[in-house]
Amino acid sequence: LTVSSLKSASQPKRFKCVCVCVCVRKREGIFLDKNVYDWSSEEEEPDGRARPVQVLLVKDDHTFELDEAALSRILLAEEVRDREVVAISVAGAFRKGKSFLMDFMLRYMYNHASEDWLGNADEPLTGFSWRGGSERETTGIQIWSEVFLVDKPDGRKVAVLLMDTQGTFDSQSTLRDSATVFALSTMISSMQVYNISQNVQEDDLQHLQLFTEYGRLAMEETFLKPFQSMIFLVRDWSFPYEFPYGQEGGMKFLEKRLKISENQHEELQNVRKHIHSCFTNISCFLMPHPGLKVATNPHFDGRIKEIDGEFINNLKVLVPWLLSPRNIDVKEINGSKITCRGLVEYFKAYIKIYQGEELPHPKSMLQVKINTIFPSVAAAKDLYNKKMEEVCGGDRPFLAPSELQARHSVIREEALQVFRGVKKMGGEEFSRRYLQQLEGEIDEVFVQYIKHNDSKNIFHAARTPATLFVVIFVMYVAAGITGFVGVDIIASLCNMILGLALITLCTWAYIRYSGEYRELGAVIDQVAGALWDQALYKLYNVAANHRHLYHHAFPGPQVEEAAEEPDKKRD
Ligand SMILES: Nc1nc2c(ncn2[C@@H]2O[C@H](COP(=O)(O)OP(=O)(O)OP(=O)(O)O)[C@@H](O)[C@H]2O)c(=O)[nH]1
Ligand SMILES: [Mg+2]
Repeated sequence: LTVSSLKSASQPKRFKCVCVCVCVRKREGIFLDKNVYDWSSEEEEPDGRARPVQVLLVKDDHTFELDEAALSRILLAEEVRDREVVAISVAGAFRKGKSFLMDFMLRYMYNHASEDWLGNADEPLTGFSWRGGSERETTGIQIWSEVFLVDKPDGRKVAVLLMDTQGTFDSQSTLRDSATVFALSTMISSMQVYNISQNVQEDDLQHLQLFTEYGRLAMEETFLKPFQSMIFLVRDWSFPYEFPYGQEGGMKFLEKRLKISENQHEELQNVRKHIHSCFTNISCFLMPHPGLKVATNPHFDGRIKEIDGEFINNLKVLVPWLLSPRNIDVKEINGSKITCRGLVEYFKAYIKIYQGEELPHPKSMLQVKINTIFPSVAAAKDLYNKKMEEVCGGDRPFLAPSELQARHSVIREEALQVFRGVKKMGGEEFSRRYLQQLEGEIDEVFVQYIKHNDSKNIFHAARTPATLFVVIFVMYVAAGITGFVGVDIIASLCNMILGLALITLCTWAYIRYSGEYRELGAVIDQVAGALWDQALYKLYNVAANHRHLYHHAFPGPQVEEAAEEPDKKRD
């Protein structure tokens, strides 16, 4: 048996086993293991060949179903279940060569031992199903039934899982379908290859933001970045004179694309900040066009000899760069490494969230505002108003200001909780702006409630006439005394103030009665209020001084003072 005769993934497993034992195992890094999985039923897998297995189904009614049995069969096989897992996935728009690329990855995994892992130039490309044409091919999420065991340079043996996904934005899928598949594959994988065509456009970044946000909603909040490696793979790159093909050119290009600068529009900044906040590693690779035969010939079956040399040269760099034992990342969730067994559990938990009604529909950001932000703001304000009405509404009696303040604080927090409690797309930063706005609006409404409550205070209502009466009385007495003493000038000044206060009082009474000239009424209230406050303040000071003098003169009631001391300390 020669290595090349065993390269195809479609070869029976029996032969692969021989290959593994005889020639592959001795070589560095990757090797295949025939017992990596154990088919529980021969009927399900009659010839025992490795193949793509549909683990996530998107049904006709746009619901999702996880094939737990298939997933468990692959990931809970004895050899792999307790191994740390490396999950590599390819996602992106439909018909852009994702499955095609995956099959080269499979070749690498199967033939890593050979010098030329790309194999025979005449060999058709098999593995995950790929084809030409304009209609979508892959649906849901498929994983390769064979999990590869790889020795990392540090001696750890890890399990490598390859995942192919349904392309986004095909004509049969809703936005929710696309978002769910993309989000799930990003959450499950440790390395997500974002397959995009020709350039990194702003809409590619916006979609990435939308999908990762949709993923983040379903995950527990953590201080760590929720996802691991994101590799932007730009296919058909046609500007090598600006940025050369490969990883270095890609990194420089991506750096430029994801740069955040002060004078950028807020929307552009937000997308970039979001992407940086989601992934621990972001990299990029620029791939050349594979040639017209690949893109347009309906009979092309993946033979290397029909693919452009430039593409093949870069493929030889790309695939080892992604999959070499040194470069693969073990899946981590919340900072801890995940085994195949753990991955099954996470897969089950995540899919349950997407099957439920808990998550909002992933809409465009504008619709998000309309559908989730605005209703939750309205609900929060409604709750605040309703509860405050119960506390100090029109038919409620006057409430002590301190009590009002305390009740407001509690109800305000409850209202903000209503806003925070609704799951929203767009991220923390996006909704924080609306939260601040809501806080401001609630505080403004509270000022109105304070005024309303104050107006119910009988002393508050009588403050203006009382002040004016006091002024009139004081001036009357002062005018009388100064006139009697003979200081006529002061007497007439007092009389003038008295007259003025009298006119003001009449005007105020008229305004209150008729409801006209309310602005003037407000000025009179303000002046009278200020006078009242001043007088009260003075009165308080006098009283305080008097109290001091009183205690000074009669030191007897010190018991009272002593009793007050601990209170003061506590304050
Ligand atoms: N232009 C171009 N075409 C490619 C490239 N790689 C593969 N193709 C062709 O693109 C077509 C679609 O390939 P698939 O691998 O089935 O694409 P896919 O993204 O998996 O498509 P879906 O499963 O429908 O999402 C095939 O005809 C491939 O020959 C590439 O780098 N550039
Ligand atoms: Mg495909």
